[in-house]
Amino acid sequence: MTDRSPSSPSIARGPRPTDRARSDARRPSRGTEPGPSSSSGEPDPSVRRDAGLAAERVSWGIDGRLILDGVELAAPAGAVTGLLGPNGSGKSTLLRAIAGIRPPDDGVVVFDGDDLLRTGRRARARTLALVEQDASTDLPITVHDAVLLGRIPHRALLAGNSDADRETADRALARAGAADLADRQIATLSGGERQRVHLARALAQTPRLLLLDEPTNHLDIAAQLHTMEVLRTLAADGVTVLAALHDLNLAAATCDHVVLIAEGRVVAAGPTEQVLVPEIIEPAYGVGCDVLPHPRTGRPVLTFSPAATIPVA
Ligand SMILES: Nc1ncnc2c1ncn2[C@@H]1O[C@H](COP(=O)(O)OP(=O)(O)OP(=O)(O)O)[C@@H](O)[C@H]1O
Repeated sequence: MTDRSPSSPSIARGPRPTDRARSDARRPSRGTEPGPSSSSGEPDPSVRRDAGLAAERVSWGIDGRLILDGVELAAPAGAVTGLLGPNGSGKSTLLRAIAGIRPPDDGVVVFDGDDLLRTGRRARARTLALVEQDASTDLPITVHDAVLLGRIPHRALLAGNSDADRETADRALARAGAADLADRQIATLSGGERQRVHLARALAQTPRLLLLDEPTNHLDIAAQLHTMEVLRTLAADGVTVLAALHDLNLAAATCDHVVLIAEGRVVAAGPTEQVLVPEIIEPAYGVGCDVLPHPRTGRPVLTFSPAATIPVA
């Protein structure tokens, strides 16, 4: 597996404003200078713009509130990168910004050397797929037809589905563990079943960049592990995978790298075992944290406790 990440985590420190006027966030418009710098302002020489994903100085605000504040993020090709952070830290907003669904007010998103935000919608849809959190599934169509929607960016305008499109959809359904749902009406599915179908739709899109927002939050443990294994297989095939995750132990077990954000800024990024350490996790989440090696794999296992002792009455 290709590893182009920093060998040690970059950690941003120091106070920062949380509610800054949107206009204050305005920085020079998308530049062409090479390579992003880290959130602490230090250049990150390991970040490559020609392979994988690099977000540079990405900012987005609304109602005078800065939600993303100059995010610098790298997700190497051929790896699974976990996007971590507490509730409301900006993970979904960042994924939508990268996908161009909610374009940032400022910053650049580069994928395999191309400026994604300046790429046309159709070409972008051939490049990347986004699996959104709790995406709506009220369409009166079958699961198979819903997954076939993932082929639209690859078809000629006004062309119907080809046999190859149907085969791609079948393979995507099987890979996502949803083949048995193919003939079901999508609106009748359970939360976990829908989540697998959304993954299948994204796989049918055959993206080179796969963005996922909490892809396991409705899944039982076996399905969670299956989904993460699918992501690892895709990465091994060269796909760049960036997944927002709440389960730090799932991230610890399966991600090559993690990026931790808080209040719209990257606070730490690097190899998973170097970021998922108590001195980084405790202040970010406001909890006590212990990290042990997994008895079989040696990967980190995290346990948590309330930050402050609750006084006994
Ligand atoms: N359209 C909007 N209008 C106002 N506030 C918004 C909007 N979109 C996002 N926000 C705010 O931006 C912040 C970041 O939201 P976001 O959904 O990106 O966080 P998140 O890290 O994905 O959270 P969670 O882990 O709870 O899913 C939140 O405080 C949210 O309320």
